[in-house]
Amino acid sequence: MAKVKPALFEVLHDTQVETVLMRLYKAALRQGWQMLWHFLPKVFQLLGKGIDWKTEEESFYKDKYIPILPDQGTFLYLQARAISAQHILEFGTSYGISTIYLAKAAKDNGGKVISTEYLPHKVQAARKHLEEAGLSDWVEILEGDARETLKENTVSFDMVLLDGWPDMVYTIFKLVEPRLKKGAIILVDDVEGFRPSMQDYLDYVRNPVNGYLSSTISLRKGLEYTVKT
Ligand SMILES: C[S@@+](CC[C@H](N)C(=O)[O-])C[C@H]1O[C@@H](n2cnc3c(N)ncnc32)[C@H](O)[C@@H]1O
Repeated sequence: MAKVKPALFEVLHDTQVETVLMRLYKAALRQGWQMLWHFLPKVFQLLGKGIDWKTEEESFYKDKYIPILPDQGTFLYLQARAISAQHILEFGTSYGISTIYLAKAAKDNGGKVISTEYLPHKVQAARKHLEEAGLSDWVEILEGDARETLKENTVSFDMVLLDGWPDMVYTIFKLVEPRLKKGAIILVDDVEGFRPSMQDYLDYVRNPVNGYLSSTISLRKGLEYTVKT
């Protein structure tokens, strides 16, 4: 993302939300050099078979935004509006950027988002950002490890964004699978960048006997788009 421009958020038609997104993306952009240095030695892996998450140091990411970018956010928002999603689940809130797009769609659809994050300082910041965007009423952030917090939740979902650590995508998916509505859309970011860690998930959703249709959309480093049939 070279520059943060208001035109990136035009589809949302909400200046309060746009102002917060602008500020958060600018803050994320300031981490660009650290991200670049981190990934530079892995550039061939990233462009080739992808990085195995096991080789990543989680501590590096504790203060990183690592957000979906505005074109992806726009896609999420439009998608949620297209299916009039009422119940949206997100794995991986971070500082709340993707959550803001989903919450705006939930507000416009008359629905609700459940998001999950285990780092308390990120939960606190995301709640503040959602409040500033005027979207708190449409989001509940479950604080703690999603592998635990989602066990207690009984909502059935129309749309799911799996954007937590790549090696947990399949585990979280299997946890919520019984609660996916027919026609539910499941989106997973970065499937090309972290393919070795998500191969289990991809193998499962791409096997039609399991009841899904799935394909990678070339949006950034691959967005896996899955529909429950
Ligand atoms: C890639 S970031 C999410 C970015 C966010 N969706 C956005 O676009 O702004 C992944 C986040 O998932 C969180 N996470 C990873 N594993 C988790 C788990 N088991 N339970 C809850 N949160 C988790 C991390 O702390 C991190 O903040």
